[in-house]
Amino acid sequence: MDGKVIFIEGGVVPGDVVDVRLSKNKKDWAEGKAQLFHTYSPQRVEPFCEHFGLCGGCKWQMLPYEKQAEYKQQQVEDHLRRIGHLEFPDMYPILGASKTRRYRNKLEFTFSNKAYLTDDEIRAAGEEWPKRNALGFHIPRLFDKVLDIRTCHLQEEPANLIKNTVREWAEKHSLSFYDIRRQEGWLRNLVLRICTTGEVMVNLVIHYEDKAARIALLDHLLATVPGITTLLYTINPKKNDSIFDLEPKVYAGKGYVEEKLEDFTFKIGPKSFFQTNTYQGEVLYKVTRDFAGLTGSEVVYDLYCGTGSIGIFVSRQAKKVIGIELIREAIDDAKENAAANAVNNATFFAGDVIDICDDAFFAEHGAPDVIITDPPRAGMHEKLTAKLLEVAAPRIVYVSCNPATQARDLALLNEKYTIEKIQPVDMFPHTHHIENVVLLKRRY
Ligand SMILES: C[S@@+](CC[C@H](N)C(=O)[O-])C[C@H]1O[C@@H](n2cnc3c(N)ncnc32)[C@H](O)[C@@H]1O
Repeated sequence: MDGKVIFIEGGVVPGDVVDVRLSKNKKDWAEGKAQLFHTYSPQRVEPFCEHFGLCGGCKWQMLPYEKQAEYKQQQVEDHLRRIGHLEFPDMYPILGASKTRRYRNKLEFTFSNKAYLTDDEIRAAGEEWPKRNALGFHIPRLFDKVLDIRTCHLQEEPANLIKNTVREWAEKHSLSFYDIRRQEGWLRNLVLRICTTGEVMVNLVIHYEDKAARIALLDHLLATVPGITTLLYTINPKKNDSIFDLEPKVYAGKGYVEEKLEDFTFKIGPKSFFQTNTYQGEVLYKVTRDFAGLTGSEVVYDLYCGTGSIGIFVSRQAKKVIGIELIREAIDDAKENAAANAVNNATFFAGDVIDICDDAFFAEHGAPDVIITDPPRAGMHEKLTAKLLEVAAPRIVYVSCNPATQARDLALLNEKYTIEKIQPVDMFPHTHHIENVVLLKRRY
């Protein structure tokens, strides 16, 4: 097994001695699940959350934060070497989070009439199939089971107060929690946005309209929890949980919240995308702007621009910014955000980057001096990588939430580009997720 990478599920940390059942065993890597721990690593620390082990969030909390950061840094380096087979300069040390708990501005809780119960809880209930309500998070890989969350450490208060107030009211008044398998029940989701500006948005998603019950619950919430600046509800009669094709209705407040990155203000509605960790989002964008090396005369393309936040963030240092994004609503938000921040040199286009980025588009908007690309986890489509090689901008800043696909794409771009700088940023403490920013310079 020397030198072979094994991906192990089941909360294993370096230094643990554990039996692993392999589910895949390839030449260079294997995959498996922890079976029996013989000894625990001395690196382990006491988890801070009562839901640790069952909840899918904060899975790395048994490691000290400095160790988590070290492993993330190592992971980026491994991917660049093993997947990309790349040569690169020393990476900058990972930018760890100053706030390692309560760092998310958005959380979505799910109502379910099927709480996930441990064996002990089932035994204690004394019934064969005990049924309980839950308001919490889905158990990984069990689509119809939800872990009832009492206290979550991912978001600032009043997150727990709001969740527990809604739950207690619902139980007291026998309101029905959704049954995911049967697709029945009234209460479906509770989506919270708590911003660094202090604004709080709550969106209660229900299966169908029950005006009296809805008003009673929402009024109770407003009366019990101070500081809710916007309260909405959304009726979702569909099978899936997505609200993107639905119309949230404003019950109280202005219908959106505002978040700040440096002195830029972003309007966030119930359907808007925004970086979930505002604190580290700002750090990430500063690195991106710094790597772009702008002097005020550059044409910058912001590919996969979402609601335009990177483009807007770098706009004062650029001659002009062109943002491209698949989701039309995100582009509408980008335009609105640019206008609200008096950014007049940014233009945004809705569509697939592969379709939009053709020769005519670049001819019309100008040859890029810098391309910033921030694709989803799957990375860039091969066609786009090929196009970027053809367009050959002097600099590319590649922002990635998945260093494995980033390494694959960098290997392709390596045909014309050299890696100049690498900066990992930790956006999600206590998880395996890692964001990585790479500056590429054209060789010729
Ligand atoms: C990682 S997010 C980046 C968002 C943005 N840069 C930010 O910092 O908020 C990736 C974005 O790519 C968009 N996207 C995915 N596939 C796309 C495609 N083929 N063409 C254009 N945009 C796409 C997604 O909708 C999403 O907004």
